Amino acid sequence: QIAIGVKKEVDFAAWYTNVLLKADMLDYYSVSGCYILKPWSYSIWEEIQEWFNKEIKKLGVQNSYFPMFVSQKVLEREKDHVEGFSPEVAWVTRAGQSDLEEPIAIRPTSETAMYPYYSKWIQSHRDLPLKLNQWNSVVRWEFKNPQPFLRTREFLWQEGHTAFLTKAEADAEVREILELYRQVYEDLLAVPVIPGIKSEKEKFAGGLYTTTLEGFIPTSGRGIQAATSHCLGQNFSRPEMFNISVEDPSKPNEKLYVWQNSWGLSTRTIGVMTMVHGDNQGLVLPPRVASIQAVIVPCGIKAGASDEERKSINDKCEEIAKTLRAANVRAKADLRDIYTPGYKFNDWEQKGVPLRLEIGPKDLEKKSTLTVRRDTGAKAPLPLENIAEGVSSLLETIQKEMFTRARDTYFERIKEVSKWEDVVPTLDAKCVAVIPWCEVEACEDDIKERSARASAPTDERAPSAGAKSLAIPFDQSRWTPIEPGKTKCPACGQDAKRWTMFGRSY
Ligand SMILES: O=C1CCCN[C@@H]1CCCn1cnc2ccccc2c1=O
Repeated sequence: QIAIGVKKEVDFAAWYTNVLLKADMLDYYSVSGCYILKPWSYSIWEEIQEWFNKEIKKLGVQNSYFPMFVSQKVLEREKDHVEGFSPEVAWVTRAGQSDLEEPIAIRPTSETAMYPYYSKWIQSHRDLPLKLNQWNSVVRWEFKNPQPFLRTREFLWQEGHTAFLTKAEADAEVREILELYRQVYEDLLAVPVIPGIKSEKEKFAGGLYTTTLEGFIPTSGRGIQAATSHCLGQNFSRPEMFNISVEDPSKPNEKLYVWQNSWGLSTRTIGVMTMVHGDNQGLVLPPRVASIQAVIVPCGIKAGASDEERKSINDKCEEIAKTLRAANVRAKADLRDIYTPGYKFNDWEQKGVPLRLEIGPKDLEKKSTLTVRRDTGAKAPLPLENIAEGVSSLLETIQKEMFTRARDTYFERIKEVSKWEDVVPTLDAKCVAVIPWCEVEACEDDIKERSARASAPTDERAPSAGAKSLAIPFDQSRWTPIEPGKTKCPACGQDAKRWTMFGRSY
């Protein structure tokens, strides 16, 4: 039976929420646009936190905590940086029965909460580099259709905010962090991403440049911004902004405004993983982040079986679980006697547990178990001898093959396009068009407008239909080399600079 009640390729939005509910990852909440993260999804965020936290501490980043409240005058310090975002800012205007003198913003991001204190704390070049990170939640009161994990009014993330003496140090860290984000996606979540730089139109307006990891959701054919690492340049440290300066060690009596970065990764990670790997049986978890990697299910116990036979099989299941746990495999024996094996199979498949081990009377005799992979459904007997080794290597194989399949799909959907008339058909075929692009901002506006008009109206819940630039991949070697002065931008005919991914996106 279709466990999820609707097929992924038939109604993607309904499939997605059903998968999350049937896997018990979240529950709806009484405030719209907000969701409860239940242990089954929160444990994935914890795995990501644990790994990323260890890595940034190796880079000398320290965790800290700033208040969630930002005063209006500080938040709106620089009009242009906030103006695009101000409709999303949530404000506290009352406490109890009395109105507040001044409305207080709830942080949508923490630059304006933190940087007045960076200015206070950074007085000498010896105070640099300053590298602080926060694990917190932020609020952005979006009005577009909320989607669990992908677009919610409050979400969990980490936000790193660093300050350096030189641009070179800032440039280097931007890429170091982006590389860690790539590992979170590709090594932990088995989700392929393409690192690149954002166009001038798509970058964080308050920054100097934005580097990004571009993910891809094959079912909808849309790109998704998976993580960002911005170089802010001196935009936030200059005198009119937060005035964060030191005496230039190489030019005494001259002020040097610090070079800053800010970088963020959120619980959007969980939504992307669910969409990329999930199938019509429900969630499919990459072993690396699964809180239960292997579930052992007693089978073949006939209704009339003797108590000792039932007990011997249950004991064997528990013993196997213990052996696996001793070898750092997160294993659980499902000995609930109120459910049939078939019910348990479906239950754990919906929760995306990567591996099932079936143990019946015959298995006991043969001292073997039947393994069933969640990602491919493949079944294979495994001797109980050295079971921990066999299970561990099978889990590694699952992790690798989940990534390889997702990466092959992603790359199949990236189409090299050199003629304008092929752009919209490529998007309508749920693909990303990578074009030799001129990088002129007006051309980007034009592409968005022309591609929105030309495309078939997609279902009303889907975000905008126009094509936007997703990223300029750092690795240009996958496509035909652009010949300066010869290769032309298919949209405007001007000289092409770099291959750029265009597509519809979340
Ligand atoms: O991406 C990141 C990574 C983490 C730190 N912040 C940067 C930039 C955030 C850009 N942004 C995004 N939404 C906003 C919403 C309201 C007000 C301000 C903003 C805002 O500045």
